[in-house]
This record gives sequence, C-alpha cells and structure tokens, in this order.
Amino acid sequence: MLQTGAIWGFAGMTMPSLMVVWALYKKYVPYELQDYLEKYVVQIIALISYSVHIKFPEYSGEGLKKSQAYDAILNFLSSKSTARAQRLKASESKNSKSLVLGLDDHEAVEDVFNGVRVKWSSSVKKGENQSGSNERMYLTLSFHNRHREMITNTYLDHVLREGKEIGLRKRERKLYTNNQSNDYSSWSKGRWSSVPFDHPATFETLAMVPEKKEEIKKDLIRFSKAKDYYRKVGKPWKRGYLLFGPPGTGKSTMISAMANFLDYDVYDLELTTVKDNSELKKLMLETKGKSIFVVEDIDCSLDLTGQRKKKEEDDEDEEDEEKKKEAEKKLERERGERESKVTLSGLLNAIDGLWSACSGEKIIVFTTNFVDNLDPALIRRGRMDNHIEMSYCRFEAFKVLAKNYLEIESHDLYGEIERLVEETNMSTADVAENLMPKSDEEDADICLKRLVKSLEEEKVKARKLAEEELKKKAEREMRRKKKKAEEEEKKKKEARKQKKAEKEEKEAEENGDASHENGNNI
Ligand SMILES: Nc1ncnc2c1ncn2[C@@H]1O[C@H](COP(=O)(O)OP(=O)(O)OP(=O)(O)O)[C@@H](O)[C@H]1O
Ligand SMILES: [Mg+2]
Repeated sequence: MLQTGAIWGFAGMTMPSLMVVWALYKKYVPYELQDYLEKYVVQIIALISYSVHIKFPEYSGEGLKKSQAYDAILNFLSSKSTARAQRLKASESKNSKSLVLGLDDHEAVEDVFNGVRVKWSSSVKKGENQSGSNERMYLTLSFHNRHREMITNTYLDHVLREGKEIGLRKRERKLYTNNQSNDYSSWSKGRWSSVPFDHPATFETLAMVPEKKEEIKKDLIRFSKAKDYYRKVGKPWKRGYLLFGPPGTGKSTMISAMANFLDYDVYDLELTTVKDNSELKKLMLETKGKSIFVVEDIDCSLDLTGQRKKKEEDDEDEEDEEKKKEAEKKLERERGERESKVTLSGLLNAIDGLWSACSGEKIIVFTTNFVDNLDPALIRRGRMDNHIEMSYCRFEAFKVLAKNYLEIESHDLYGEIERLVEETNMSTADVAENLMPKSDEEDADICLKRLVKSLEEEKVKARKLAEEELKKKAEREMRRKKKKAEEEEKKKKEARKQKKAEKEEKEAEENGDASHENGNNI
C-alpha cells in the first residue's frame, strides 16, 4: 500500500513535465501510431503492475448512442472529483441553475471501496472520419488484479446504482402532458410533451389537518422506501391515490406537493384527447419510473356514472328527470365533439397494464369532485389504495394558510373565524384569496376582517340556499303527492268504468238470453 502511495506521489511531482511530453506526443505522433503505441504501453504496464483496466466510452453501440453507464459513472465521480481532483471541468446543468463539476480530460481520481483502492481516469481521443474531426471521451477504471472479482461483481454495481440515484436527484424534473392523438401520428413528436416542473407547493404550505398531512407523508415515505417489501409480497411497486372533494380544496396542489416531496416527475393525462383504449395503454406504458401519473377530474373525462344515474333518476320527479336528460344530452354532445372512445374497461385495463409492465416506482392519482359518481371497480383498493378527502376549509387548515399568507399564528379574530369556518363551507382557495394582501397597505388585520366579512356573507348565502332548497323539496314533495293522488283517482275512475262496462255487458247478455228463450217458446 505504501509502495503504491509513493509511486502516485512521485507521479504527482512529475506531472507537469509528463503533461508537456503528453502534449508533444499528442501533437506530433500520428493517430494510427498513437493507437498502436497506447495498446502496447497499456499491456506492458498491466504486466508490470498486475493492474486491470476497464474502459467506459461515452458513446457506444451501433448507432453510437450515449452510454447511460458513462453518465452514471460521471455522476458518481462528480462529488469525489470536486473534493479530490486537481483539474476539474465545469459544465452548465440542463436547467442552467448551477454549474456541474467533473473530471477534466486526462485527470484521475481515487476511490476506496471495502478497503480496496481504485483509480478512475478520464481520457479523450481525437479522431477523424468523413464528417470531420471528433472527440471521444472515455473513463477508465484501474485496480489490482487480485481484486478483480470484487470490483467486477460488487463495486461496479455500487457505482452504477449510486450514479443513477445521483442523476435522478440532480435531474430537472418534468411535467409531461399527452399530445393530441392525431399529433404524434406524424412521428415528429412523441406521445408526451414536457416542460420543467417548478411548482412551489410543499406539504408545509398545504393547508389541511396536520395529523392527516403527517399520515400522508408517512405513507409516501414508506412507499418510496419499500422496494424490497413490495418484491417480498409479490406486488408491483406502485400506489394509487384517490383525491376527492369540492372545487378549490387543494387536490391539484396536493399532487404538486407529493411530487416535490418525493422528487418525482408528473405525467398529467388529459383523457379526453386520447383517441381510444389502445392509445391510452401505449401512453401509460411510455411513462418512466419515479413519477406520478395523474388523471384530473376523472368523472368528467369518462362516462363512469351510467348505472348510478339510472338509480337516482327513479327517485326524482318528472321535472328533475327532464333536467337530467338535458344535462346528459349535453354531456353526450361534448363527448361526441371530443371523439374520445376510451371506456371504463379500457381505463381499468390500462391501469392494470401499467401496474404490471413498467419498472420503477410509480404513483397514480385520480381526482374528482364527485366520488359517489365513480364506478367502484375504478377505485377499489389495489387500484386506488389510499382515498383522501379534501374538505372545505376548517380551522386547522385556516391556521396553516394564515401562517403562510400573513405570517401570523394568533389574532383576536381567531375565535370568531374558528366558529365561522366550522359553520360555513368555504373552499380553501376562497379563504386563501381573502387572506392575500391586495396592496402594501393591507396588513393581517385588514385581511382577517375581510375574511370574517366573506364568511358571514357566505353563511347568509348558504342559509338562504338551504331555505330555498327546503322550499323546493317541499314543493316537489307536494307535487309528487298530488300526482300520486291524481293517479290513484284516475285508476279508481278507470276501475269504476271497467266495472260498469262489465255490468252492462252482463246485463245485455242476460237480456239477450231471455229474448232468445222467448223466441224459442214462441
Ligand atoms: N389545501 C390547500 N392548501 C393550500 N392552498 C390551497 C389549498 N386548497 C386550495 N388552495 C389554493 O387554491 C388554489 C386552487 O386549488 P387547487 O387547484 O389545488 O384546487 P382543486 O381541489 O384541485 O380544485 P378543482 O377541483 O377545481 O380542480 C391553489 O392554487 C392554492 O393556492
Ligand atoms: Mg384541480
């Protein structure tokens, strides 16, 4: 060990002179001869030092595709290079937010794994082909022959795994949306388009009951760390969430918070633009791991409500029936315009396909305003494992909003607000809007007073609405009773009529018989 250290120390001292020789060699010795010489020099060095070298080119394969292993190794080495290498190369990351430092060309860095010392060095090879000169980058791993088995079996796995994880953490996260089915038939675009995902929502800013929030966070953490557990119980590493609740209660915000919490990409599927079931399946299968697959307002995207509607209709009176039919016709027209032929069974199949065919962890989220309208098959556990209700803003949620928007944790108006939010159904979005200062002059006091006023107005409105609803219900009930009484009266009338007719018929028959007998007697 001491000997190796001494050799490398010596190499460090003579590095500048070696570099000059290297530069001269690269400049004046022809490429073909360089290749030839390097091959033999490497072989001679290997013979003397018993060292083994593994080369990882930047581009490999027939079409010279960028090697994923090369990228993973670069990621793995980047922190070690920053800490230990003398010459670094800086490049801009894709999102231009920071510089990425890596090994410079012809630079080396050491790594120690399980007590074994290895060396990584980077090299660049200049070459010429018909399309001009080009540069090819390589990374070379060198280690002593006696560690060959451990390095090739364990160390390389470790490097690639770690490198991939670093790459995922560093990557710019994306929000994918599906292209119109007709668009990608031209092959110019893929099935998905993406933009950088940069939503600021987090669980800290999400307004909901803290215990519920903690529960969801724990569930997500348990899921993201449960690779081995899922494998052990024979389940694909996926989890489904159903978020339901009235508009503006934070369902979409929750999805962004989840993505930020887990560091996942988001695939936002617009189901109405998907041509048919087979397109849907292909779209789902083209998603990558570490992502959240979202279908918003699932009840509006598909006709999942047929059976239930029928049942409800039976209970309604004629007037409501007409309204419903009109609404259905409208929905039908809209669906026709969208030309989507995705069916419920298609969606179920696609989800099950996604569950079984895609590698990597994945979360699927459906949101809806009307959970009762969804088909039970769609939301059964196993498909949608966790059902989360996002309710109207209550006091606990209000406190989170007040802290976020006004940076306060208590106020004289809190008591009144607590009473009002518990009595009123105001969406979190509306409460947040009231709390947001509209100018620099507006302080917490003004914003809270505005909220109190809105809540009171909302309460009056809700009371009026409830009264109207009661009145309507009573009127409906009256109409129903009247109709029933009329129908019964009609039935009775008809029965009486029928009876009378039967009586008359009988009498006529009897009269007829009597006159016949009289005739015979004559
Ligand atoms: N629970 C919440 N916590 C923090 N902000 C919220 C919450 N709910 C709503 N908001 C605010 O209201 C806005 C609208 O909320 P969001 O889009 O998440 O509602 P939604 O439940 O998805 O509504 P819809 O059913 O109409 O899609 C958000 O941009 C956010 O500012
Ligand atoms: Mg939403």
